[in-house]
Amino acid sequence: MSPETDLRQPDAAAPDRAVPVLRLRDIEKVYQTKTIETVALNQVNLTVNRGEFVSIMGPSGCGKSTLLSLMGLLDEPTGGVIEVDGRAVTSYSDKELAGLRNLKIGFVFQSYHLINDLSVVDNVELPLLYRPGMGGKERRQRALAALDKVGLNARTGHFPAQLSGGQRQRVAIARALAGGPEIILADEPTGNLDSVMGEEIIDLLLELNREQGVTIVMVTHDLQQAMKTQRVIRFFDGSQVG
Ligand SMILES: Nc1ncnc2c1ncn2[C@@H]1O[C@H](COP(=O)(O)OP(=O)(O)OP(=O)(O)O)[C@@H](O)[C@H]1O
Repeated sequence: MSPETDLRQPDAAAPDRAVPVLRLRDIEKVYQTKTIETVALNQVNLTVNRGEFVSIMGPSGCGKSTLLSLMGLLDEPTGGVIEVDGRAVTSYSDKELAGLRNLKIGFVFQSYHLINDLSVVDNVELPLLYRPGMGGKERRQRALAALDKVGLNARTGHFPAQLSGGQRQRVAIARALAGGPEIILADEPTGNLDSVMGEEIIDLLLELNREQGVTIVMVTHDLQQAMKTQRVIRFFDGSQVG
């Protein structure tokens, strides 16, 4: 593989497991509506180190998706501090948060979130449109390299509707990978898939973690899947219980 198509971070080949990439300190998230206040997360302290593959488990409503959206800088906590690469992001503007997110974090969702009117390769290129200074040629090269990594180089011109669920999730993973993220946040990535396709997706994530050094945080309801990862963090009622 040529250096131009190598999507890894420069130091991803030798991940140092003691280096925190994401740290949540005393995190609290309260959702306030007119009539009801919901404490979704309460005093959460959690560190994810570079190169780790961590699973988040817990019953419905315990705060897993809220946690992932805070880790992904998609939402702000009502209390506490989030650090990315040792730097608190508390004072960052929305624009700075968006820039950091685009550079460092790839997202994979249960329902893929692909755009049906765009081809596979155009879907994968999409987040790269927001990369300052990245030209069309590099975007295409990165998208094709990411699709190659997930085993979809024969499907680049297809549209999402022409793919199986497992293939759509592979496209979503390629889209998350194309920007060379340090972290992939996956919210129930196999939730819409049968067990065979689900296992293929987990194996792909495990391979990306092992061979590319991508740090992964995955929400899952599946204990067997979670047990394949390096660490399982359990939540109950907004707090970490193990
Ligand atoms: N935008 C919101 N406004 C108000 N309450 C919310 C909002 N989002 C989540 N909540 C509440 O916060 C709590 C945690 O929700 P969250 O979606 O994080 O749980 P979860 O563990 O991901 O659940 P599931 O496994 O069912 O997806 C729930 O009580 C939920 O109702």
